[in-house]
Amino acid sequence: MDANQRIARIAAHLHPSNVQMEGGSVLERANCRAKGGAPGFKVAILGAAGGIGQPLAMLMKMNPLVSVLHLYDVVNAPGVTADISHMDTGAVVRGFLGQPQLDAALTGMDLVIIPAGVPRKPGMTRDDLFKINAGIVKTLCEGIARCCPNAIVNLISNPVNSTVPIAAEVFKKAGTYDPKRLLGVTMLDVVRANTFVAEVLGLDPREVSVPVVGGHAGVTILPLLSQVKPPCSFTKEETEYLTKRIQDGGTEVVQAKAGAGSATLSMAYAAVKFADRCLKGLRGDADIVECAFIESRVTELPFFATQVRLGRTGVEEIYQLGPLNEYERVGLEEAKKELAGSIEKGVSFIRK
Ligand SMILES: NC(=O)c1ccc[n+]([C@@H]2O[C@H](COP(=O)([O-])OP(=O)(O)OC[C@H]3O[C@@H](n4cnc5c(N)ncnc54)[C@H](O)[C@@H]3O)[C@@H](O)[C@H]2O)c1
Ligand SMILES: O=C(O)C[C@H](O)C(=O)O
Repeated sequence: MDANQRIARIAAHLHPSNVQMEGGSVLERANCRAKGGAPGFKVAILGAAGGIGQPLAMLMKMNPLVSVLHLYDVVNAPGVTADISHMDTGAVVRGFLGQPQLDAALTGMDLVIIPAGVPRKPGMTRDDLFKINAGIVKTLCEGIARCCPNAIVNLISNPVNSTVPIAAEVFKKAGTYDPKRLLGVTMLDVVRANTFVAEVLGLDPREVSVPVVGGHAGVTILPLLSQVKPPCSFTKEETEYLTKRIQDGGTEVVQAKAGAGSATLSMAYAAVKFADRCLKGLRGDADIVECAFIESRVTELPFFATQVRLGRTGVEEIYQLGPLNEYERVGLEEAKKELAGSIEKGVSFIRK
């Protein structure tokens, strides 16, 4: 082949319509020497071309526990896939575009992370996203039930307090529901709580651990400041400031972005931190404890976020709330009132 033919061949491969959803190179994938099944987990990201999805895909590609990374979206999946696939890390990346490719994206996955859906603009509550995101989550979870019913699901799409019950109902309807495998991601609340508490205490946030329970919206986000590690105490003013700042962390970002969306980078960081813990649990590591919004009997509500122990089968132990102070007891009652309605809204969206 002469130089011109080689250039023409390369150009043909670089034409957008030819972007290899499974990589993109001069050689066809079929002509490459096979790497052989690398050990590791297969992870799908649904909504991979979005504000969270892109940095999340990048960070998951860097995770040594991941051997295969499937990137699914209804737009721009080929571009994001081509881009991420050039990173010289172990995971093999494949892209999937649009509903007809959903099943292929999901088949064989161990972990599915869902950041698909619309984000808030200033003045909106997370519940205002229900109308659009409920249907998106329903469709994606129907795909999971069909194609990877044993996968662990990390649900990020808002309103989490309703989308997790929606997912549970979809899985129940399909006969695949395992509450141990469905986790609403509240890790960003914990990440924020660790950061803000560390600021007040003058510590490195990596040394601070704050349990955040309840749910993921406004007053349902309940940081347990009496249980911070390392043990410490706060004044009334500090407690009120920290609780409000943690509860309003999402709104703080929405307002700062002024119409350009909500938290994406800190969320991708939190999602990867959480997904990594889920994968370590699946691998059989001991003592993997994180907060998540899950089916629970810790309160009278059917779903509640608390600390859970993650293992080979997903959520293997759900921890009780532990001793609460008076401020937290009042907060808990407020949180439960709002959560009850959000959970019911999600359940009846599928049952209606
Ligand atoms: N749980 C949390 O702590 C947390 C934190 C931040 C954001 N969120 C939520 O995450 C969601 C995504 O936020 P974002 O900033 O990435 O939004 P975004 O609009 O930037 O990205 C969303 C992506 O989802 C895709 N999408 C839409 N419908 C889809 C479908 N049917 N199937 C697959 N993909 C689909 C879009 O094409 C887009 O690429 C929002 O609902 C937001 O509120 C949750
Ligand atoms: O606030 C939002 O709408 C996004 C997310 O839930 C967050 O907490 O940042």
